[in-house]
Order: sequence, then structure tokens, then C-alpha cells
Amino acid sequence: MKPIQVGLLGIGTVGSGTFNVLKRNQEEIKRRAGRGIEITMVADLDTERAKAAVGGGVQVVSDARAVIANPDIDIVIELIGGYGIAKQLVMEAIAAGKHVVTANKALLAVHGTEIFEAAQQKGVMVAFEAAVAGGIPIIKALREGLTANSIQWIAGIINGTTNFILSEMRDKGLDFGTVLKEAQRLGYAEADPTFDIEGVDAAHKVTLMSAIAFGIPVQFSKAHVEGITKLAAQDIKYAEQLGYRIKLLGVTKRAKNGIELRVHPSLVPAKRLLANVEGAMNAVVVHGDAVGTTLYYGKGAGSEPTASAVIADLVDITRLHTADAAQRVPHLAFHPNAMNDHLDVLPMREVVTSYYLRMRVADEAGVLARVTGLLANAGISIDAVLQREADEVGGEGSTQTDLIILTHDTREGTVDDALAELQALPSVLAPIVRLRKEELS
Ligand SMILES: NC(=O)c1ccc[n+]([C@@H]2O[C@H](COP(=O)([O-])OP(=O)(O)OC[C@H]3O[C@@H](n4cnc5c(N)ncnc54)[C@H](O)[C@@H]3O)[C@@H](O)[C@H]2O)c1
Ligand SMILES: N[C@@H](CCO)C(=O)O
Ligand code: NA
Repeated sequence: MKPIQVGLLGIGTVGSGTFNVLKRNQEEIKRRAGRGIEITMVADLDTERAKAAVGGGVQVVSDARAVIANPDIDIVIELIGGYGIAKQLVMEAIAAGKHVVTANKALLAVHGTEIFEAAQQKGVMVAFEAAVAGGIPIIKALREGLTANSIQWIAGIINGTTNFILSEMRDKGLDFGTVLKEAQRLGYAEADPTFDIEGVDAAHKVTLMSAIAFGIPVQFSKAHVEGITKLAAQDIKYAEQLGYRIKLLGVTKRAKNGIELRVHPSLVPAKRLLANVEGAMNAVVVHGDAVGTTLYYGKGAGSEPTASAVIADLVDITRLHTADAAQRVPHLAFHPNAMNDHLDVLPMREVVTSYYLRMRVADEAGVLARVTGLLANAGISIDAVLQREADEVGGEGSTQTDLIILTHDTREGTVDDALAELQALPSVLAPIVRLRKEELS
């Protein structure tokens, strides 16, 4: 049988890794797929760099549409990124009857419904293992390996750039900007790194996992998104003193009244495996009702780790593309006509979790009682209190101190309202810092 012919759109970090790994392991991949898989045509705006990357024997063009128009191409890989031209090209490739592989989580989290619908109608596959947690086969695990389960929750470190920044800042005392530049140099960061540091990239990924886990449409616009740019060094330190590490988590959970979908810095108990995932590594914890808690760990970014997932999708398509479209693994795990239409993504005020509160307060008698009294009145139960010595916080003779409170599970809206009241107390001297805490049990 002649090899499956693949057209590659965009040969940057992930594209070049895909080309190299496919070439290096071609014999073994062929034995697995039952058929050869060859990248025969590449489009990149920088044709000189592209030619240097692929060598002779591969057609290189600057116009991606020439790849889509080529009737010999069976699968199109989109590795350009973004929602602009990438969206048009993916839609055109589907319309031309090509299967598509993409690592573009931004595109799928925002336009997934439209893209998957078009693919379904055309009977082609849109595969996206590389879009979530890079080389970790988490889409496969959720969609196939855990298919028996009612998934209860997922929590993951799914942005390598921010985990790298948090780890390097804590371990080496380096400043934010220096570490971000290093993450960009290593090819981890998005073209626009604000997507990484403001939590948007993690929210794209958790939105996709949420859809697959709970059978709901991809709804990025309903995700709560907070990054790490406002995180203060002293909170990392106080969290450690209380036995926690701070990680940027993507969380999605089946609650009584809907689905939680959120990204924010979270305190994680230091003894949990997730708390010890360092550098650009990713890890996702999935809790299913039958299997219990499972953990997936590996490289979530970088050239060849991401290529590993792109090529796994190529092999899947090669194996399955002759199968009846109705019998293939559905894009979002549930058959399109059997999605959950009664499960809404909850507004953040309805989310229930526990909290870390840091208050800069006047070091005077009765402050602790006033603060805890107000929390008790609001029905917020306290798990732990840490009060620093004034001298330690503000230097000798200081009249201010930090009061840190950990709460038990509370509805976010209740905490919002209590924080507004606390903030108005004369002895609370600065904006209160609120972080969320996930026990992951
Ligand atoms: N870098 C990673 O570790 C990583 C991991 C997972 C997913 N992703 C995703 O993979 C995709 C690609 O990321 P990357 O890091 O390889 O990006 P990159 O910037 O290194 O590569 C993009 C390539 O696309 C080319 N390009 C841009 N516009 C084009 C056009 N109109 N036609 C043809 N080529 C065009 C650029 O010249 C460049 O070579 C993105 O969606 C990204 O979010 C990246
Ligand atoms: N910018 C992303 C790349 C992988 O999706 C990250 O840092 O995790
Ligand atoms: Na993956």
C-alpha cells in the first residue's frame, strides 16, 4: 500500500520536531501503523528556513493553500497557531476532505464546536493530542482509557512556561522577567507569552479536557482565568510554612449544580505528587468514579515531546480513516447527538473550594478576634491560622503584621462578600490576598 501522504502547515518548533521524529522512527512507525506515513509537502512563510529543515525530496511552498489543494495529500497538520489564518486553513482542509492534526489549543477551545461539527459532516477526523499537555497522552486517556468512568474532577499543571517560572523563582530566587525570557528561549512559551502567564493557555487546555470529560461543548468563554502575574513572593513563602506549594492549576469538576471550569494559582499540599512537578513538566490528575485517582506526567511543551503527540495522531488516523465515521472515537468522547445539554458551566461565585487569605493588619489587641468573628458570622469555617511577628514582617518596631488564614470548603460568593466586609475594617491595612487551595483527594 502506498504511504499516507501528509502536508505540514508551519515548520517552527513543533513542526520541525514532527518532521525529524517521523523521519528518524519511520520504519518502526510503519510497522505500528500498518502503512508508511510521509510528510511530502511543507508550507511555511519562511521557505528558506523550511527547506533547510527538511532537506531535498520534500516540496516546500510559502502558500499553505497549495498543500490543501493537493489531491495527493491525505492528512493536513496545522502547526501555525492562533485563531486567524489557522482557523481558515483548518476549515478549508476539512472542506477539501482532509483529516486534520493540530496542536492548536487556542483554536479548538474557542472554535472547537464549529470545527468538530464541520469535520463530523465531512466524515474526517480532527485530532489534537498535542494541544493538551503536549507529549502526555491525556486526550487518549480521557477519551478511551477512562471511558468506563463517570469522571468527577480533573486538576492539572498544564502550562510548562508558568510552572517553569514558579519553580525557578522559588529554587533559584530569579526574577519573573529573567525566567520568562529563558522559557521563551527554550521554545516553551506561546507566540504571545501573555497567554501563558495570564492563564489563558491553561484555560484553553482545561476547556478541552472539560468538554471530553463531561460531554459538554467547548466553552472557553465561561472559564474563570487567572494567571501568575499578581502572585507575591511572600505568599509562596507563607504557603510553604503551612505545608503547601503554589501551582498554576487548571481545574474542572462535576459539582451538584453544574461544571466548575477554572484556572488560577492554587495551594497544593506539599506531599501530593502534583506539588512536586517542577520546571516545564506537566501533570494531570483525573478522578473517575470507578478507577479512583490517576496521574499522567511528562513533558507538556518543547519540540520533540509535542511531536510525539502529533505523530500518535497521524498513526491513529492512518489506522482508522477507512473505518465508518460513525464507528470512530468521537472528537469529544461522547457522540455529538448524545452530549449533556443540561450541564452548565458554573459562574465563579458558585464554585466551592477552600481558601488562603493573607491580611496586612494593625498589630493591636483584638484584631484576630474581629477577623475570625466576621468569618464565623459569614459561615466560613477556619482550617488554620498563621500570625507572623510584627518585627519579622515590617522590621523592628513595626506596628503591622500579616495574618494568614486557611478556610475549609466554602462557596466563592460567600468568600467574596466576607472579603468585602473584612476589607472595610480599619485594622485591615492593605488589599487582602485571596488564593484558592485544592486538597486533591
Ligand atoms: N512549542 C510548544 O512547545 C508547543 C506545545 C504544544 C502546542 N503548541 C502549539 O503548536 C502550534 C505551533 O507552535 P510552535 O511553537 O511550533 O510555533 P512556531 O512559531 O515555532 O512555528 C510556527 C511556524 O508557522 C509559520 N507560519 C506562520 N504563519 C504561516 C502561514 N500563514 N503559512 C505557513 N506558515 C506560517 C512560521 O513561519 C513558523 O515557522 C501552536 O498552536 C502552539 O500553541 C506548541
Ligand atoms: N506555551 C505552552 C506550550 C505547550 O502547550 C506551555 O508553556 O505549556
Ligand atoms: Na497530549
